[in-house]
Amino acid sequence: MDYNTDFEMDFEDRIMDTSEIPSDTIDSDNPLRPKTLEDYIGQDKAKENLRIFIEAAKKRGESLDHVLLYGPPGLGKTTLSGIIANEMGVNIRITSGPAIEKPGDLAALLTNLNPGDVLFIDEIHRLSRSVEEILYPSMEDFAIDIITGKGQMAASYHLPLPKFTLVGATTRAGQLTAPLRDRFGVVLRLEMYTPEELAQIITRSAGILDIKIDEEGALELASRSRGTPRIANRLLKRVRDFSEVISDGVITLEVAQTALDRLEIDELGLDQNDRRMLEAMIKYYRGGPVGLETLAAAIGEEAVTIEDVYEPYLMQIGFLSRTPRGRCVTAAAYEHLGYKVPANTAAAQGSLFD
Ligand SMILES: Nc1ncnc2c1ncn2[C@@H]1O[C@H](COP(=O)(O)OP(=O)(O)OP(=O)(O)O)[C@@H](O)[C@H]1O
Ligand SMILES: [Mg+2]
Repeated sequence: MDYNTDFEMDFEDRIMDTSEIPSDTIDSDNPLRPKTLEDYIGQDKAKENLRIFIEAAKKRGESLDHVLLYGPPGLGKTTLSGIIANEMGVNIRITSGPAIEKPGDLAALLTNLNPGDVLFIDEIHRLSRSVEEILYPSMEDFAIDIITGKGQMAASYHLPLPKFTLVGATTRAGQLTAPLRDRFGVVLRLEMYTPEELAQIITRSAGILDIKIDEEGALELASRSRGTPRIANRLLKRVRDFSEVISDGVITLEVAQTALDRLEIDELGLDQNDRRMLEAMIKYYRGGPVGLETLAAAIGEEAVTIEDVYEPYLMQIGFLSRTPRGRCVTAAAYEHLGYKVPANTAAAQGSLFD
């Protein structure tokens, strides 16, 4: 199963959603995905390391070591896996943890690879145990042992595999089993992007999509995109609609501000969902600490969505902290939402140390 991204979206979709729309190709229909390291903006540390590993592997005529990419959704893990394959000059096969149901599914994928190919497994933390068990030897020894039949009819086959590169992506490296994590030679963490980097991404995307945007407009969109390219590209397309209707089609600072205000995305990129969560914590739990499951039930959201989608950015901007006893809203978040910080709360205590 392959993925396409945000190129098409419905109006019903949550605009700040970071999830992808599954489809059949990685990017034949997403012109916004950069194809080379050169065009991949930001993530300098990961990029420079990768550049060296790729060059070294190519010089030796070997396949690239297995790579694990981790970080919050929408930061460019899928994009980077495509770039790795492209830079190595090999093919990429794309699948995901939940899509590989049985060991046989993985065996079929592996035996169909050509030497050097990249196998990209998205959401690799969701592989089943039985599948993981045949993944270990294939990563390490490039061979798998398969047992067919039962009892006296049982037979075991030793299948050599081509030397391939596994690229695994996950939003939660902590959930990988240790033996799996240890088999990746290269582990790269993707960071949230700065507004300046996102502005570059937006300007690049605008060029590709033939959207007119000036520097200030791009920076305004960037600073409301939660450090996430997928959101930046999405906001760009939405705001284009406004620019064509309410002005002459150029996204300026003013157009960007008007459009984003109408979309109820505030100056920091928070939307109704973020505000609803923070307000629930403030109103019902005195700003915390509140446990993840309790919070999830209170706002009717999945705990994993809170952890993967809401929290990374709220923690990044210092609005939320995690303590052993639960999540706490910080004084900065109280102020941003227009609440007074009550005395004797976690937020008030935290603010002493700000
Ligand atoms: N460094 C970058 N430079 C330019 N554009 C980028 C960059 N990273 C991501 N993008 C854009 O953002 C979109 C989302 O990226 P991508 O699908 O690779 O995210 P992801 O990290 O795989 O997310 P997920 O974890 O949800 O799978 C892509 O369509 C691409 O256009
Ligand atoms: Mg992806």
